[in-house]
Amino acid sequence: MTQITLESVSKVFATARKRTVALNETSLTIDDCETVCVVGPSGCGKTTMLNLIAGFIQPTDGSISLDGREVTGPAADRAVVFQADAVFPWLTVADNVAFGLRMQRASRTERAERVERFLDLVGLTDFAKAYPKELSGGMRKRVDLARAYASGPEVLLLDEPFGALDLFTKENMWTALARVAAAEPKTIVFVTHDIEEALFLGDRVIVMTPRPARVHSVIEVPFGPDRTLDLRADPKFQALRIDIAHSLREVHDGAA
Ligand SMILES: Nc1ncnc2c1ncn2[C@@H]1O[C@H](COP(=O)(O)OP(=O)(O)OP(=O)(O)O)[C@@H](O)[C@H]1O
Repeated sequence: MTQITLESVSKVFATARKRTVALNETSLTIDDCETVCVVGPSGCGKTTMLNLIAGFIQPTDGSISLDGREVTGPAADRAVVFQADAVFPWLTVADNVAFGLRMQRASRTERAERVERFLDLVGLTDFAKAYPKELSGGMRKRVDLARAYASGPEVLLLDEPFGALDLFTKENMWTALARVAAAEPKTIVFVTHDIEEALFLGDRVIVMTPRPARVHSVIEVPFGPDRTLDLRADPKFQALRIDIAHSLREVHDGAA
């Protein structure tokens, strides 16, 4: 149960040859158990923002806090899912999902319970003993998701997790994530290039400006928690999709 606060956060990457301002005085509050989807032009600083919240890198200026506790590095209260699979090929599906729990020295019973629960939620119960090489790309993504949830973080950070999947598999992942998120609410920050994905999964969609990124606009998504893929045919969904596409076009053209 965690609120994320970014207060005037800037990030500058400086090398001997180049200085890149990736994030510029960005302020944002993400409420407890809210899903915020972040869209913006390529290279604007979305991953940088996620890495800052994860604690993988430190802000140059400003601060990031979780319920008032300043983020100073990575910790078990935040789990990250990337586009690339992070499954360990030498572990079974069940052992992959149990990995974080094992690191936390959870008891055998707790591990078994949580692995069973999350494999069920992502629809992989029958594959508990399989190895990753026996799975499709979408199934490996389900393992990533189950593992992230099973370790019990307060915050889930997802960086284009479904970006490499085909449309059909991606849509299945949306419903899988929505199912897990409903069963175990978390504060979620989801970076994507896909406007429909952002609208289907988000409570709010944040449109970032081109680099250096700032918040350009915030779109409240007016749909309830029980979303089905049919929602995409809803005129309100389509109107919002067009609004966000316009905002992205605007920021893109503004930068050109
Ligand atoms: N470690 C680093 N060192 C130097 N520059 C970096 C580093 N990480 C990111 N950058 C630069 O910061 C800027 C923002 O990168 P970032 O990956 O956050 O963008 P993004 O919005 O996630 O891009 P995309 O949508 O294409 O994934 C880019 O210009 C990138 O080259």
